[in-house]
Amino acid sequence: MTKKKVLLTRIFPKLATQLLEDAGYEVIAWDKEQPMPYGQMIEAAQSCNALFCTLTDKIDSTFLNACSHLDIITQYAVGYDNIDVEQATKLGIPIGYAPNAMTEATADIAFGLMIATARKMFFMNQKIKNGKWGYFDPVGHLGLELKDKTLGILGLGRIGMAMAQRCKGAYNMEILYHNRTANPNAEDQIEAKLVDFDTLISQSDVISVHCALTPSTQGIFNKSVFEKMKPTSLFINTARGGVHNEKDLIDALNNGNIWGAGLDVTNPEPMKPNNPLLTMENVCVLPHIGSATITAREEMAKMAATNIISFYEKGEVPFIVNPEVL
Ligand SMILES: NC(=O)C1=CN([C@@H]2O[C@H](COP(=O)(O)OP(=O)(O)OC[C@H]3O[C@@H](n4cnc5c(N)ncnc54)[C@H](OP(=O)(O)O)[C@@H]3O)[C@@H](O)[C@H]2O)C=CC1
Ligand SMILES: O=CC(=O)O
Repeated sequence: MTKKKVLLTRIFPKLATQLLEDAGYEVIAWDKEQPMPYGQMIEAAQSCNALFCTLTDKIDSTFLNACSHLDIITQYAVGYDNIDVEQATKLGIPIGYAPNAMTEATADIAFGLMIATARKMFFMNQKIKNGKWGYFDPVGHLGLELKDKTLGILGLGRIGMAMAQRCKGAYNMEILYHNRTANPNAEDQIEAKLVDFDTLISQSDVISVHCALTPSTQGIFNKSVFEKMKPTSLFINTARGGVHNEKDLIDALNNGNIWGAGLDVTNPEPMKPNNPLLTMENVCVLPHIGSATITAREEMAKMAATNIISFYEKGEVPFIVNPEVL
């Protein structure tokens, strides 16, 4: 019997290839550090049965129509805003993903960025590297304290909850959140309060973004929103760069509408090295490393590979975005 072929679009953890090969699949893997070019991805997918991809791959309707023969697509990530799920569903292609594998890892980055921004850590480190560490300054380098402050979460799901738990436990923060549906578990466990979006942005000392990027969250943090935030507030985004408008964020920081920003995600990615955010005192930027721990990446590989194996062996996709296709 001929082996089913799986196209891997990036260099993924070896565990993914190992699991697939052990289960009898042939793996066709892109072996360069940069993402596989779109045209080459379509071409290579023609001779494959399944696709193992990630957030840097544009799986839009053109791709899907050109690759409608694919039996399954599995995403090595929890966010899947790079995939046109509606079109995949129309074509009957199941979309697997990897929820929860990186919840703790990403919450650590959000929590770390919050503290780093409050204390200008990245900028201060850069000062040392630039030979600008003068004497101990009795009145300079002042940051903010976080104890007893109010945390506002946009998107209190898996990662938002893990961030809220850290902030509650470490700093006794009051937790406000805005979701489309209530999260009773968070209300019980950490006394989180569901509020409308305007209350969230105007009453929080720290806003942390943890919702998916969708048409309704695209650019939601814009000029008028930053203007309603506290001048002493921090804006933390570890979700997707498209949720904030970068020019409006820069203006808000320059105008003093908000105090600082910590970003693990930008728009576009990668951020250009001459981006003004990189030289601002109260800004900390990381290159989308939320899920970058050994544990999280191995688990993501395992979940994404299991989606394919389980689909062919049992007709089930354990972690699926569009279950209606099965
Ligand atoms: N920086 C990184 O490396 C990583 C980034 N991410 C990003 O984090 C996101 C969240 O992941 P995860 O916590 O696992 O996802 P979840 O689905 O568990 O949580 C997302 C939450 O957002 C809420 N939400 C969705 N749409 C809206 C909206 N329009 N307004 C308000 N709330 C909304 C949802 O609640 P409701 O449906 O009730 O509105 C839900 O509670 C991912 O989609 C991904 O983009 C994830 C992993 C790593
Ligand atoms: O950004 C990472 C993800 O898993 O989504």
